[in-house]
Amino acid sequence: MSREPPHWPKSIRYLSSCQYHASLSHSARSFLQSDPLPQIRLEPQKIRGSGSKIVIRRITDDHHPAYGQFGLFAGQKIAANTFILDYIGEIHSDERPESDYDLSLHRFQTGESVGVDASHMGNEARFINDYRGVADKPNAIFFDYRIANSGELRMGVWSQKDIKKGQEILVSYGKSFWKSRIANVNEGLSSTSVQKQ
Ligand SMILES: C[S@@+](CC[C@H](N)C(=O)[O-])C[C@H]1O[C@@H](n2cnc3c(N)ncnc32)[C@H](O)[C@@H]1O
Repeated sequence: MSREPPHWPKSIRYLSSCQYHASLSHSARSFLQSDPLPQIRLEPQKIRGSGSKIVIRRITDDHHPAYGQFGLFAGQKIAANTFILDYIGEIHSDERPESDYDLSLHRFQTGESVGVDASHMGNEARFINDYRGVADKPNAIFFDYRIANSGELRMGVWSQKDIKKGQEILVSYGKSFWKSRIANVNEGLSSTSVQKQ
């Protein structure tokens, strides 16, 4: 069983690998779990060092737009272009416009659209905030890749520049996340998927 990190909410299931939801078609699931082009597989290097690479923290700065919520911070210096962690959650193809933790993973030509939703289960990556209102630019990016050996399609988080120990890890959710969030609030819903860049 996976060990929950400090500050992990009791209501959320902590996962160390993605769960596949029944909404996925058989063909989608086999495409996601094994790769037709094995030469593009990656084995992300784990950061070496004494401290933990990432830390979940409550945001106590009242100028931060997500004040009172949680964010993900660097527990040690993270060099530019480093794999930080995978975005883990429930891989699904049903519509989840109400989720604030749903990241688009793949869109098939058939129209089937696959997301990774960490609203009810996931890992530390679900706490990564958007850079808007916090910093001039994001310092990390969502980027999909195929893991070595199994060939499973995963959504990774990678640093785009050096991140100092204690700095918040921030990505861009994409303009569409915020546009549709405003539109959905007007229509009585909360948000739509975070887009990978
Ligand atoms: C994937 S969650 C990020 C983790 C969240 N802060 C938490 O504690 O669970 C996305 C939500 O975080 C908040 N958020 C993230 N970045 C933000 C920003 N730059 N400005 C305002 N709210 C933000 C919004 O409520 C958004 O719907």
